[in-house]
Amino acid sequence: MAAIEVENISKRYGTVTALDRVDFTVEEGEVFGFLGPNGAGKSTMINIFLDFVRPTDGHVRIFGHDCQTEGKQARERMGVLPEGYHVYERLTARQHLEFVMDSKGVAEEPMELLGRVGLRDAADRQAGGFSKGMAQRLVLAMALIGDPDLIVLDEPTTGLDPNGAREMRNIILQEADRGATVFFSSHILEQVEAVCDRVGILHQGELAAIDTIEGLRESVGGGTKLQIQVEGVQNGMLDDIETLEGVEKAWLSQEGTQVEVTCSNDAKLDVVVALNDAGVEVNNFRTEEASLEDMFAEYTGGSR
Ligand SMILES: Nc1ncnc2c1ncn2[C@@H]1O[C@H](COP(=O)(O)OP(=O)(O)OP(=O)(O)O)[C@@H](O)[C@H]1O
Repeated sequence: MAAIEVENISKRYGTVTALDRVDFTVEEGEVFGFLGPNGAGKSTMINIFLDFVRPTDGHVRIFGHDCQTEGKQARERMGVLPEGYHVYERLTARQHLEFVMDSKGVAEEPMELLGRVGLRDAADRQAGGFSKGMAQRLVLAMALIGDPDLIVLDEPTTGLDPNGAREMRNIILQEADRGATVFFSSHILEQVEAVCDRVGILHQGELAAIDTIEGLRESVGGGTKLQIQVEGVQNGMLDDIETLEGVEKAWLSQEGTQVEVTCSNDAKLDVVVALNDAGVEVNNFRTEEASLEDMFAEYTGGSR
């Protein structure tokens, strides 16, 4: 069963269209990145998952439960780090976790969870004195309680230092390893690239693209560029290279000592093998990926 089915969702606030007929599915066990610049509509979508916001049109189902008509059942399957999270000033970190465990009816070891989010030393401090990053770590620990089938994280690395961002990535991967589906929004490309199986790019409320990172790269300007140091390239050989599946263009540079090829990722090895079979001596080769920054700019009209 799909973890998330978004079906033709639109949300209008007066004259502002926050989401415009957005349609996608996230399969069980996927790590899905929801990427888009400020104001693209990411939080609106997550708020619809939680039934904090009602869509103008369309449906979202979480493990088959409609988020609006069966909100309770849908929310029971989710652990969420929302955008507008808050902590209780008087309660300690440990008490926050105990409170959630009680209400979910699960018993876990608070110190283990606090250790996972890097808050072990602050377990018995009141959350009122926490920095923004500490509060965020605490809310993340609360989201992980009960091993939810779906973890939803709204901009999870905002407010975290580089260590915190790395820990967050590890937590996402650990959750995926135990079989959870992870859906997280971000405007930070590196974060998304490091952990996601698939990415949806939202731009001005519309889903501009949805694919693997590799697939997105390939759909913008040539994907991979191969640079191969060679000896003995004959006229005509490059025409043959261009006939290989997945190859866009091949040309010589560096006074005939380097072959450059734009091609799909899958075709890289075929190119090197074909040159070798043609009697060309391949001394070295390296690949250059289409940059993610370029990709993001292409889909979002340059806005970041
Ligand atoms: N309650 C509301 N009333 C009116 N407009 C709203 C409301 N909530 C969101 N919007 C508008 O909907 C659009 C999408 O906002 P949303 O917060 O979903 O974007 P986002 O992608 O999460 O942005 P950010 O990365 O800045 O958090 C924006 O134009 C925003 O101004």
